[in-house]
Amino acid sequence: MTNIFGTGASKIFRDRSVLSSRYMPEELVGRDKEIKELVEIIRPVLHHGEPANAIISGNKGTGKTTVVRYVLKQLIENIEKDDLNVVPVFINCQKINTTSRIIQEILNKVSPEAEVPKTGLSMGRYYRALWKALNETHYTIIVVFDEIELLKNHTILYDLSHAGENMSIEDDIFIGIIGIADDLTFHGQLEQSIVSALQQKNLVFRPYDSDQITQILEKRNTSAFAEGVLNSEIIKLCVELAGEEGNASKVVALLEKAGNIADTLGSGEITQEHFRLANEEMGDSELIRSIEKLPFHSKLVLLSIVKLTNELNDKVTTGQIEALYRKFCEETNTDPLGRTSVSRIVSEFDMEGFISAPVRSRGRYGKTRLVALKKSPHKIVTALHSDYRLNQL
Ligand SMILES: Nc1ncnc2c1ncn2[C@@H]1O[C@H](COP(=O)(O)OP(=O)(O)OP(=O)(O)O)[C@@H](O)[C@H]1O
Repeated sequence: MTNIFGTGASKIFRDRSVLSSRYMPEELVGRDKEIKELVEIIRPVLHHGEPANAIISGNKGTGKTTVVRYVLKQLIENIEKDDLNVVPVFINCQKINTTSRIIQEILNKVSPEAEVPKTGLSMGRYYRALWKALNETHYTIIVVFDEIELLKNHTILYDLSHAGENMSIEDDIFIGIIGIADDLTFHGQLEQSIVSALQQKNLVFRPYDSDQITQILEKRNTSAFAEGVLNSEIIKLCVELAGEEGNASKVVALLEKAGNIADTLGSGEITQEHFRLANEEMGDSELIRSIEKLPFHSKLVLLSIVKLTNELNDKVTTGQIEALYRKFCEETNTDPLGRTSVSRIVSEFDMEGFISAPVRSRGRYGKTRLVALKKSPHKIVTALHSDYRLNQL
């Protein structure tokens, strides 16, 4: 009987793990300066000193997490070689974002045998357990908060950075804090007391330019794909299709998708057509994800735009949109938002690229937007109908 996976051999892939988001490249493209800055922040711990704190911010896919992991990996080599009393702790705030869970995570690394109940203790007791473990082990810790904007309560940043001053931990034990944020304004949103406690260095990662994106892809090419599968011309196309925002994750994901399509079709190489298909698939799933995440009122406004442009086969005005939106609110027993909020939602859709909505003057009748859809109405409606509340409309 033939095996349902086929022969298992691929004409396309040599090593798919190279395209996974967890893959750590041996060399990082275009981030020498940022790596150096981060090394300087951490370096004091090599000689029993106090590390600085840092907030790293930058758009998605600019290598923030990768750079931090890269530097920590090398730090761990030093810790092992020189038997240093230093422990890095990496916390993904998407998964762990409450103070008690964060303290437990640090405790797990510092003193795995300490038995601390997962729930039921007061915050003070969680903290005391942590200070005790640090005083006993004499570990200096470097706590990385990835996606720090998802942290439920910022006071942990204050408490960790003040532990030495309020004498909870001995004066030769240090706690370094590194926050990673997609939101470029995150450090500006921290309360003044926390900024004063952290005295952090703010590092901003710029988007990659198209040469850097090309280099990132070329380095993956040789290890991920069999020889001759992907040529430089096609890499150029990948950069043109997805490289504009300087987001390395997006281009690596597109490369993997195109490879999958070529593999499934039994092709011996990745072609322009495979990239076109991969790009279409990626665009669709991004669009669907962002529509599904919209607040309910925004969904109603978007549905109004789609229905009107479809019925009238023309551009529609904000007034027409608002009238249909109000009707939908009535049908779903929802209190409608006011005119200004509806206009704000329409202009957000314009910024997101769902619609084009230039403002037009109507003389003495004021101004309106002339709204046209920029995405397939069919795909938008399908995404909207995944919300059962809109099914009846
Ligand atoms: N300088 C680089 N050289 C090689 N690969 C890189 C580089 N920067 C990023 N990458 C790759 O791009 C992908 C995204 O990187 P990373 O997750 O570090 O970005 P990020 O800025 O933390 O983004 P996000 O905010 O979405 O987590 C990873 O697959 C990573 O390996």
